[in-house]
Amino acid sequence: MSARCRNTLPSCRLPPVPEQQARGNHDAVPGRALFGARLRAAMDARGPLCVGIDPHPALLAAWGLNDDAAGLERFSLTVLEAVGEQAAALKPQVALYERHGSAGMAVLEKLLAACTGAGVLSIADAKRGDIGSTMAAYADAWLRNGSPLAADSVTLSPYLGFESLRPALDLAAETGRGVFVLGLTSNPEGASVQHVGADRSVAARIVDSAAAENSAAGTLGSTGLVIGATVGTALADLGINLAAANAPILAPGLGAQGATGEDLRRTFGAAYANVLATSSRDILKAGPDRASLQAAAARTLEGLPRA
Ligand SMILES: O=C(O)c1cc(=O)[nH]c(=O)n1[C@@H]1O[C@H](COP(=O)(O)O)[C@@H](O)[C@H]1O
Repeated sequence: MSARCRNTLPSCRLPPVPEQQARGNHDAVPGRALFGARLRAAMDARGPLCVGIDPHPALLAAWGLNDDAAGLERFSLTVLEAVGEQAAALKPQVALYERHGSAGMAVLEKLLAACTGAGVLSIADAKRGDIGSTMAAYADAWLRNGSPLAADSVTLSPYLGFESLRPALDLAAETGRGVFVLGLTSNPEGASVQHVGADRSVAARIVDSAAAENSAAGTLGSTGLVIGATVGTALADLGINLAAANAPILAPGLGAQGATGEDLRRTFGAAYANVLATSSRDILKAGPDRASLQAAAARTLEGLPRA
């Protein structure tokens, strides 16, 4: 594969990323297509699978790696090297890098640069959300050309109000990147906030706001939504027409949280064509052997019904 990484560990066969790429300048590509169009093309070419890179301490141990930055780097780059050509996107879970402090964040920078080098879209799962002026700094970190942490897209939390995300929405539009805004999350506690609302639920309002952002987009907008694969009948119960949002839908919950490909089809109905199914632990537990990781990703992909 054409992937590039800066890993110097013996198991990584990827060539080094030039220093300029590692700093993030790799992403300043003039005339690059918008994120929604790039994701659509990737899903059409590879299928709708996103592999989550969640280097939990227990997984590091199971892979025979230390719970430190070197272990994190080996884990991350092994996943990229194994499934970087199978997946439409890779989604590193930022919390699991952050818990290693600056050394962990440096590994995340390398991974994001290596994803770009390998030609696979990245989704930084940071779930950021703050008041507008602080949000501008988060946007700068994840979505600005030349930022060391620039990713193709980032997950955002809208619970300070959808409009508080404006700096990120605007910067993503400017730099051809994307966002995934939490709508209906996969965890059971989410309903206590997301299902409430006198005439229209919080989740439905978030979907309406994303739809407005995507109204002028062509095939697929760049303001995505996170809707868990585990939400059952919540979309219908809350009167949400997800297909009308023209949004990429990041759907976590496959495998480790119990959802199946058939659940996805049933849950998303007419919006299923826009669903990017994401699975982390269920695939990662097959490592560190690359062929086993590839087989697990292929099995997951085969379990996803055709749109
Ligand atoms: O934004 C996410 O990706 C996300 C949203 C959500 O509603 N539920 C959810 O599980 N996630 C993330 O998706 C990943 C799920 O991991 P697995 O359960 O191991 O597949 C974790 O990184 C979660 O933080």
